[in-house]
Amino acid sequence: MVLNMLAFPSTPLVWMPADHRLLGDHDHAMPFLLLGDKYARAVKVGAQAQPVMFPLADAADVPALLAGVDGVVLTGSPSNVHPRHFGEAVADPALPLDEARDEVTLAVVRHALAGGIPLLGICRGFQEINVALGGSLHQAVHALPGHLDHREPKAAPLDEQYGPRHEVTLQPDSLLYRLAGGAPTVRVNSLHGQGIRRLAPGLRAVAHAPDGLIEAVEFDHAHAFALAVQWHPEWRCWDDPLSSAIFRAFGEALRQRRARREADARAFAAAPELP
Ligand SMILES: N[C@@H](CCC(=O)NCCCC(=O)O)C(=O)O
Repeated sequence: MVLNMLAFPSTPLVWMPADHRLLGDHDHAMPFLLLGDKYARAVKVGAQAQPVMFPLADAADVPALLAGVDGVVLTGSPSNVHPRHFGEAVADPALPLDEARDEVTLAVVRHALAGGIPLLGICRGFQEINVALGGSLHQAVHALPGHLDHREPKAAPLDEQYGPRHEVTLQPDSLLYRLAGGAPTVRVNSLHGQGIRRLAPGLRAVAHAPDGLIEAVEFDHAHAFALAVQWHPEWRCWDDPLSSAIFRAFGEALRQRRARREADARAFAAAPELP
């Protein structure tokens, strides 16, 4: 009984990946494992769940670690997915990469979707889901003829960087459309240089920017909540109706999985021991 209580704390657990970054001055930079406050806060407040991290996990650890959580949020990050994962060389060596994160998150996507574990992808996380399932990315959307510059004004205050930047058109038969209360379009923020080029098999584009760029995807054969967006609903999610609805729906999916995990553990504990 004590073990059960420990294994099932009252709030669902959400795995959030670590970013690998060097921090400190030039002579004393040290490796750190990081999670952005705004992502953790959105999970805590918007989904009523507890963020957890598994620092230094590798791809082989993923199935066992997923068995102990109720969902996954793949966060945004300044770093890019290494283009070797979609058969390309790095176009701009000045941009940051995080191959240690790629190793874990690409495995997490495949196992989470196969196992019906609720999955929410945001910005880099959205791109990771597409790459993990066999899609590819534009490495510089702003360099494509006829496309918007989707990058944030880096010198502006944060409120402006995360302010609404362009419209997206929603696919009427999608979860996202329902979460938006049936609105055909919504305005979203935009803080990315890369974007989906070839959509992975099994994913469905459910939102598009005015330049045609895919802005949200759902999984065709989802056994649970599976949504990813190129924008940032985590930014003060409690102030925006669609962002709140996304995290609330994710939270409901987490509680359903948690109830199932708990029932399975009780059934296992009640089963007679084999002679
Ligand atoms: N580097 C990729 C992904 C963009 C992204 O996730 N941005 C987030 C910035 C920081 C944050 O808010 O967490 C790209 O440029 O497309």
